[in-house]
Amino acid sequence: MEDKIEAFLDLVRERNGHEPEFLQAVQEVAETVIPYIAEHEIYNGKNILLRMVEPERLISFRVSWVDDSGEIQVNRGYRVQMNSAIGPYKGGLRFHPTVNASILKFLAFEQVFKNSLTTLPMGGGKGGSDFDPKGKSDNEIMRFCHAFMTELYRHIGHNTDVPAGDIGVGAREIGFMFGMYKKLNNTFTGVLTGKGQSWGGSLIRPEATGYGNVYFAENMLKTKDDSFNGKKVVISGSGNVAQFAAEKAIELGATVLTLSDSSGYIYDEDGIDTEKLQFVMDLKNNKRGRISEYVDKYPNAKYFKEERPWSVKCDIALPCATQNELNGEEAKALIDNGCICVSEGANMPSTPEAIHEFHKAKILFAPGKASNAGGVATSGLEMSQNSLRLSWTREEVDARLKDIMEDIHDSCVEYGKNDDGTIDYVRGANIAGFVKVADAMLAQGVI
Ligand SMILES: NC(=O)C1=CN([C@@H]2O[C@H](COP(=O)(O)OP(=O)(O)OC[C@H]3O[C@@H](n4cnc5c(N)ncnc54)[C@H](OP(=O)(O)O)[C@@H]3O)[C@@H](O)[C@H]2O)C=CC1
Ligand SMILES: O=C(O)CCC(=O)C(=O)O
Repeated sequence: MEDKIEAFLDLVRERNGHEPEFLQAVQEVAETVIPYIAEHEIYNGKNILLRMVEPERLISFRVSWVDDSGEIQVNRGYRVQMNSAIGPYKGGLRFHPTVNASILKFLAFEQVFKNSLTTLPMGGGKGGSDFDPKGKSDNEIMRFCHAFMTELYRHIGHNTDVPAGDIGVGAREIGFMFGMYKKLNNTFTGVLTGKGQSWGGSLIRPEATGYGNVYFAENMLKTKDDSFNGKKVVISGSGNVAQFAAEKAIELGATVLTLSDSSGYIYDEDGIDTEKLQFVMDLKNNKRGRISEYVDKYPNAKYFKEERPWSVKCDIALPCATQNELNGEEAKALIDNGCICVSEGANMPSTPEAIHEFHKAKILFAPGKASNAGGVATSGLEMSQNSLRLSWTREEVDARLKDIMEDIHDSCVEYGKNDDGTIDYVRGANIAGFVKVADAMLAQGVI
């Protein structure tokens, strides 16, 4: 079996050798799905996984815009349309200086499996730009978003490809892009999700990824007759996902000890309560400040510059910032400090070495493609509401989100149960996500 996996990975490396993040994501899937394919006659000899690692379309384009000082700036825009076997391409847009084809292909590949797991009819895609929103004025953000959409609009549509937010793209950016799409098409459709409430957005979509991650972790803890109540929780990031993961963990009786950004982390031994979290939300979402400012307001807390929070003693860890932000050594530190559950809010935040440590220690570990799927699932619910031209209540959307996270958990258990009764959520998520897409691809023939 190992030879088979290596032969497959050699082929993928030959074509994508300069794309480390993409290769990392493919390797994890190949190691769990190729043995499954070998045991299931219908998938044999069809090169299904080889087809799945090749984007159906990868669009790259110039984005020219004028900054506040009148200088012309040039960025690169992308959309990776990875797989449309089970529905229109669906996945976020990331604006960050590190964005390149490798990062977007890894994200789009993960999205295919994640969207399949949600049980909703959504294919996988991802896009974005190497544009850095930090330090830009609202007018610069608007001009960039408008310029970005003047090319992207011809490749997307409510039945073709429905982008949303990701790192650096929140409600403000979705608004600017939606405005330009509407102007260029002269149609008001649900072409983007994460929209504002008064113009087609869904209640709970802003909260959904963070809440969904906590719901997923709750389901994992339930298998051990345990819960969030009374637990110490360490969270990385302080953006959309981290904020709402913290909010839900606090609501369930946990003590949240840390939050971070790319400059460092804060540790509040007394716990980040609801009032302190409101301060962080205002700091990050309105003032666009740095997490270090937390200790100016709450001097009992400590700030650790250019460090990550994984050495803080906790029961539960929720990595909610970015890819490869938790390595093997940090995983060992978490385990040595008694951590019993790691649930990924970000996409691929744990390195392969970290995942190996979690599996070796047999602690509960959820891969992002399962545990952060609540965001895109609620985007799917936004698409349904747009098609029906109505809005569901907060309670209704939250109840659907909870059910979806429980279903995803159950699918992981179905495909990931080990002989000793423990659950390999990585294998479970990969195989459950694969089966639905592969069956659709088989039914549709070689296209
Ligand atoms: N938004 C969503 O619905 C979904 C998001 N995700 C994933 O969740 C993660 C967070 O996304 P989201 O909260 O939306 O993004 P935001 O832009 O709202 O927040 C990102 C957070 O991560 C930090 N961060 C970004 N890059 C780095 C880095 N290189 N090192 C350390 N910290 C970093 C940011 O700090 P700083 O401000 O300093 O950059 C910020 O605190 C991403 O992996 C995303 O793909 C997954 C599913 C859905
Ligand atoms: O809501 C969406 O469509 C995208 C969410 C996303 O980008 C993700 O799940 O990583």
